[in-house]
Amino acid sequence: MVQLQKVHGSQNKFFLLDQTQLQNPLTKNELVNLAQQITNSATGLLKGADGLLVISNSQHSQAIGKMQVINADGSFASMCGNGLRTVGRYLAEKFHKKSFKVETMQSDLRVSCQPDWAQNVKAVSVEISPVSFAAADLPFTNLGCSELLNQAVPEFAPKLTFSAVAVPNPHLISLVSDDVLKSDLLANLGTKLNHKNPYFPDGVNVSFAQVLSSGHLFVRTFERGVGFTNACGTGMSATSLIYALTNQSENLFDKLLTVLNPGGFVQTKVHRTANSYWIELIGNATVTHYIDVAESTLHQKQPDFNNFKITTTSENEAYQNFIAMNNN
Ligand SMILES: N[C@H](CCC[C@H](N)C(=O)O)C(=O)O
Repeated sequence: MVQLQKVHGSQNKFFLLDQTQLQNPLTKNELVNLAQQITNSATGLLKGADGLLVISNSQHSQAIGKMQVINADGSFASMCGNGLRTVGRYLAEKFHKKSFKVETMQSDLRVSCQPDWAQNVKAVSVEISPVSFAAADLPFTNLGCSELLNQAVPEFAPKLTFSAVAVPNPHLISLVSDDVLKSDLLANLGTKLNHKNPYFPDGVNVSFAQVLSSGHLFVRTFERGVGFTNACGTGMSATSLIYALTNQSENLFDKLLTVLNPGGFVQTKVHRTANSYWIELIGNATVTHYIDVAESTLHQKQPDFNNFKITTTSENEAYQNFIAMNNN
């Protein structure tokens, strides 16, 4: 038997599979197929999820494990902030460690368990990096610039300004008013830039953010490979960086920021390095279900989800209560 988990960070939901449990680890194609099937909101498991997080052994001496991120549509992503918190909690419990590094597609990232946010609400801090504004690192093209920081892009929306940053997955960000946030502009732009388009050949996560007060943001993200999610960890981290960069007078670097999202909230800290930045993302790492299944079922083209034995935890209830009490 193999045990999967259903997890969430700010209610950005994932299935988590530790491949080291398997006699025969799933191939890349089998992982893509499993991700597409299990996350389907209609025909998948437990009403689906936003993606599949795959854990395997790392060959890097300083990392205690490796995380791969597969979006609901089967596309691989180089990073997942909410997901890394849940992977960090899983590895902390597996190896009885509090702080360590996890190998991701581009770098080994620091993870450290934090004091619980409330009873049954575990919290983890993760490093979001590397950060790049270079067009080639998103990639983006046809915008008449090699970096996009707080500039008008009429082709996207007439009156807004946009920033593009890779952390290292690609993000397009605009700080907007309340009514723009409530309009269908984000859905339209997110959909357009994640289908064949002249600007983002690999697609892009699109976030609209509203500054609620100094150090307090609300961020909504249309995610590449998924669509709207309750929260996007790299999106909230990238938005915190843009907020700090475009409001230098407020000295927001190294300060604890609060970022609200439709699924709750996280905290971020934007750090400067010699020639770049990195962002600390702190938030819940919640296990909603333990799922026991025979290994052979995971290799099937059409896994029968009735063969997955579900154990529901009390953590989601604890999280919902926590958010209700702290809806600042
Ligand atoms: N959809 C993203 C990957 C998941 C990132 C998000 N769920 C997060 O928490 O950072 C992409 O294709 O780049």
